Amino acid sequence: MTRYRQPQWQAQMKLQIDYNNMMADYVGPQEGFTRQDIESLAGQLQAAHQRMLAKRSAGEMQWRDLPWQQEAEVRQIIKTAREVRRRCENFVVLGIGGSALGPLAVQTALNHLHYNELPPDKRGGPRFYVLDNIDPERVAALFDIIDPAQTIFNVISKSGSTAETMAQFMIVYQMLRQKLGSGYAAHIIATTDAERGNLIKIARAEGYATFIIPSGVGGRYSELSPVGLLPAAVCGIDIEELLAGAAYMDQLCRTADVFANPAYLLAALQFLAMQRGKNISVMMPYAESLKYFADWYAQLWAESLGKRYNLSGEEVFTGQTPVKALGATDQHSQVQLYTEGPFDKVVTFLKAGSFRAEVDIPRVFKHVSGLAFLGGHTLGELLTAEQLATEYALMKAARLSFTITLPEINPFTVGQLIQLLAVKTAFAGELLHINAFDQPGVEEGKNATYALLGRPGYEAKKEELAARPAKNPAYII
Ligand SMILES: O=P(O)(O)OC[C@H]1O[C@H](O)[C@H](O)[C@@H](O)[C@@H]1O
Repeated sequence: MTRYRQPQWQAQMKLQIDYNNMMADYVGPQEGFTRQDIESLAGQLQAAHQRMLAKRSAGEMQWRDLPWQQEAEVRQIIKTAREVRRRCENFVVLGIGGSALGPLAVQTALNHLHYNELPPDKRGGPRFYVLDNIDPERVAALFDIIDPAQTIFNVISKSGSTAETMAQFMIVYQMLRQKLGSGYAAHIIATTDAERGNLIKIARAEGYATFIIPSGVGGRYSELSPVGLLPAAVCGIDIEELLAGAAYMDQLCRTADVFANPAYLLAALQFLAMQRGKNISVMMPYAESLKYFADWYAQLWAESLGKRYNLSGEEVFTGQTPVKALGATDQHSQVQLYTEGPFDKVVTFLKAGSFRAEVDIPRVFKHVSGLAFLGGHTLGELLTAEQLATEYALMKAARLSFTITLPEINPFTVGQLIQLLAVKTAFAGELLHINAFDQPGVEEGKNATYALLGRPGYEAKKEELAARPAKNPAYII
């Protein structure tokens, strides 16, 4: 019986959402909201809730059901992961955006922060790398330190055609064939759509081990699909607890009552804040292990809500700019702006209720008044105090913030965080009346890239690029 099946433990592990610093009677009437402000959205909230239910029953939000819908897949993932852990020294994800940020965030949250540097017997599994860019120095640097014969590459692409990921794959494919000969296919695992794109066709023809991303699961909502579950399992993470946490949170996010639904409440307050010109959303984890959740959330929030047109075809230019920050580090780089700059931000703190390691601050330099007060405390106490102090400084400056507390950082609470932020984002999209699941704004850049590289069929785009205004050298110093 694992911990997550015990209701009392689940309740103890429930994420806590503190939204005092969004409310007028705490952060002040100038910037804060009232319960009435939230209640004034009742009609919109109910309509958005109904649309969420309709989308879910129409199978347009399969990502919400991932915690429940994958018994056979999870068993296969665990089986494959067990074999991968036995067979290889390195596990490399080739992917970008939603095909990379989730695996990176979960690995960083739930494994040792120097996991790759641990001795094999302590690491328990292969070294883990996520190659989510095509910078030649970075790719070459990785190949300098891994032995292909001891490496398994998990090429992940929802579309099966993303240029960056497929370019990496072509390089790996050739390298493995040259170095390993006929056994190369066993070093490639494909994770992709069942029909769309080139990767599934190649994987089927080549006979790679393949995992399918359900058609109704978009890239930035895919962490609880094989996209995130296989890398996590390969690195020894309990993916059943991860899914259990997501399921637990999803149940909490089913009620229409905004004051009882954590995702709806976060979305409603962000929506009200956007209406008041808060067009920046800062994600500031006060735990190094949650650092990459700021990156994962940046894509989820930016790509889902940043839309030119709403569902009625009106030009709306919606969205909030995500900013990645880290406590305590960015108290020393960004908090000055947050307390004295424009009133255009909402800060979301991610707080650890407890840490998996602790470091005592020794009682030395007792005669130095500016240091002696630190002695006898722990770094966890100091970091916790700094989060509270930063939250307080923002409140005193009438700046808006939420604090989401994970009682412990474990698979169950991380699973809750993933589902909470995904449902929040989808619901915010409904309130904004936009499509939170497409990304039309990335197509122009993709097409220009294809044209510049001479892809057949993009000649007109190439001519358009050639006809673009010449740069004025006077504007280059
Ligand atoms: O998983 P893939 O299909 O390779 O896509 C990887 C990423 O690139 C696309 O351009 C989208 O903007 C992202 O939403 C997606 O996560």
